[in-house]
Amino acid sequence: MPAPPCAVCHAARAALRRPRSGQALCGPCFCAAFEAEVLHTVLAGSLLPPGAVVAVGASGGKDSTVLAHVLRELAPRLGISLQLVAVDEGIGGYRDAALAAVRRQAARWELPLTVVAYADLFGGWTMDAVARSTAGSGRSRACCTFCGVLRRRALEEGARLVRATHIVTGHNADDMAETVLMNFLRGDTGRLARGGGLGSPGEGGALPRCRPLQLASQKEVVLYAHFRRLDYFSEECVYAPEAFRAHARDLLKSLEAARPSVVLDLVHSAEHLALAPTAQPPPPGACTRCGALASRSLCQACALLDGLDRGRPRLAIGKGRRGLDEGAPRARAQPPPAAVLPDF
Ligand SMILES: Nc1ncnc2c1ncn2[C@@H]1O[C@H](COP(=O)(O)OP(=O)(O)OP(=O)(O)O)[C@@H](O)[C@H]1O
Repeated sequence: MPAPPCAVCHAARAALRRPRSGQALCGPCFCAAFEAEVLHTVLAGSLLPPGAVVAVGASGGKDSTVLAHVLRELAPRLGISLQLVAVDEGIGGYRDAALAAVRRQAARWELPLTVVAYADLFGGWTMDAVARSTAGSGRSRACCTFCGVLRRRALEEGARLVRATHIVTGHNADDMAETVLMNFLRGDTGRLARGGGLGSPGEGGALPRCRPLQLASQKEVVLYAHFRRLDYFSEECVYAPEAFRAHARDLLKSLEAARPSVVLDLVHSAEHLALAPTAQPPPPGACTRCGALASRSLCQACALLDGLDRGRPRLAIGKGRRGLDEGAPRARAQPPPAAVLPDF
């Protein structure tokens, strides 16, 4: 049976059905609709004001590739300028190839690119070194948590280097729903409280961050990349299979089969979640070491690096940070407190 005509232009044959609405569209009309929806997200949420210098977290993967491409299309209408900022986490056999994709994008789209490396920013620590230092202890499963904390800091540093006023990342609706699900499963009320909305306004001197693709489904991101013929890097990080996120992703897929709206429902439920006062995280202050936003005496990145330097990475994040906040270094022989490192 021939494909139906495109529901928008009625001229071309439809090339896809939109996963959520079932609308049959041709490739160009789908791409135009996708871009219009991202524009609406940005304008409705006042995410990127005219004049903003926007640092795009560019990983070379599909999401940030699509984000950079869409924002480049929308930049004249939004009155913003773009800078690509890529973080080299020091993951052998993975990040080099991804960075090559980012370099090709920057050249093709004539966008300035800045690369910042963990090794330069964090006293020589690379993700491979972190993984080695935590291997054999069961803590290597937490690589994604370690990496997420350091990457957030690195992206902030890179954005400041290029004098950006805003940071954007390519998280899509599926990424956000997985995060909400993981936070629920871990009972992490602090993160649930922070997880809603399309971004953070930039408290405590941090640059405002947002996720313009947060309402776009992963399937549509892939379709957009396909119809715009975008060149991106599609391999999974070598440490990702160990992460808890992989379980959340599987669970979400089964839930989606039973209830197709579950991804957006989860994203919206996090936006509207009201926490009891006792469940709310402590008010943010400044890290005593680097001055960044922190809810304890050390920010997450400094706590993590401190733990790694002392050979006690387990103390670094989350429920096991009590010792660090007391300030006094512990003897290595002391047994670590029973703490669980959540991963992103
Ligand atoms: N190495 C990096 N350098 C710069 N930004 C990054 C890097 N890694 C991730 N990001 C930013 O964080 C977002 C989420 O990354 P993550 O790896 O969690 O998800 P993803 O769905 O695989 O994203 P992508 O497809 O863009 O790689 C990315 O879209 C990108 O904007």
